[in-house]
Amino acid sequence: METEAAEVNLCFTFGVIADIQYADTENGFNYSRTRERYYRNSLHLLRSALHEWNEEVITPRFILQLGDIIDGCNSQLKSSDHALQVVINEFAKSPSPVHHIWGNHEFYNFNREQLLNSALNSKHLGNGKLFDNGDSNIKSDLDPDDPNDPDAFYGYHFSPFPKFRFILTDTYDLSVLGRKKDSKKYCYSLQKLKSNNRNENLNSPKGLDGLNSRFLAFNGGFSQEQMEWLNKILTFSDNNQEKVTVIGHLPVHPYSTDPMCIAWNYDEILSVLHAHTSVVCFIAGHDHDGGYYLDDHGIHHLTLEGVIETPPESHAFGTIRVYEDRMILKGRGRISERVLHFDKHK
Ligand SMILES: Nc1ncnc2c1ncn2[C@@H]1O[C@H](COP(=O)(O)OP(=O)(O)O)[C@@H](O)[C@H]1O
Repeated sequence: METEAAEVNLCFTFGVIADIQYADTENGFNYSRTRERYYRNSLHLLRSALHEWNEEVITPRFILQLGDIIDGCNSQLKSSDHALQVVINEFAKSPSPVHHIWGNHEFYNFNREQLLNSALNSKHLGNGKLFDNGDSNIKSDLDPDDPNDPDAFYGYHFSPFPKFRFILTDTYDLSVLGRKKDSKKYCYSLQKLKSNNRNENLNSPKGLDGLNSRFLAFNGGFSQEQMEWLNKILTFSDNNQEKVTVIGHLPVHPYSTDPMCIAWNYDEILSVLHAHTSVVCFIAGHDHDGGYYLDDHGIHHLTLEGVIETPPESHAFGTIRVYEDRMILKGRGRISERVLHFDKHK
């Protein structure tokens, strides 16, 4: 009975999956050799996640793919295009549209121009074109994608249900990955990284303590212009009394992840999120061990466990059921079940 009553107030559901890192190669390990990586099996886990989403009584309205869809080793194997096609062919069986985030492994395989011209560019699903509910008035002046701007970032937003909005952000907007070496953002990012990390290998956290160990080449951050863009959308959402979930590959709260996985300017983006009553959740990937923290502004920081380090007999995906006053994460396998209550003042 309780379940039936809960269904009555259900607004919609959506699927989440992170760090698939598929490659047609033997199993390997993470850098410190503490965790096995199941490169081939990640495709099987994706397949069974899609199967389960297809079987659900309430079809998820959309799927969020949190980034690192194929592993960087595909670049050395010269199989980047093929591996991407294999994974995209699986996603073609999705019961609903798939929103793609870009992570560090995307940039090991492709440059930004290639990504914009690939199936990993899901911008056409955003900014009022498919799901929005008549509020496309925030579309044109906020669009970040000037095709002539080499420093443009990848980001968009959509509203799958009245009073709910999802914003996809680019956590590698400031990065030494993916940016052209003569671009302003690359030069700024390299300087930022080198001034905080004195190691020759900029992926090494040697000598960096605590949160300073985030200054690694495989991380990145948000430009001022992206934060302004986000600020404008969130202002619209505040005024429209929406509940907003922000999504990025890198986590942004220190208590929701290992410090080696957090965005460089997490403090700046947190200030933006905290300035808006509409933000209820931030969903990230990148840290394959996952994490969770409810911050003092009532924002749930959810870091999803990665498929790549999930043993074949387990799973790493979830379905999030959205109600007016909460979201319930139905995690499978390594992802736990969680109830994310919305702060009453939101
Ligand atoms: N502690 C470390 N010291 C030096 N290089 C590292 C370290 N951890 C990771 N790397 C390197 O950084 C890159 C990204 O690491 P990887 O573990 O593949 O990222 P992800 O966690 O996103 O899968 C790889 O080239 C890896 O060898």
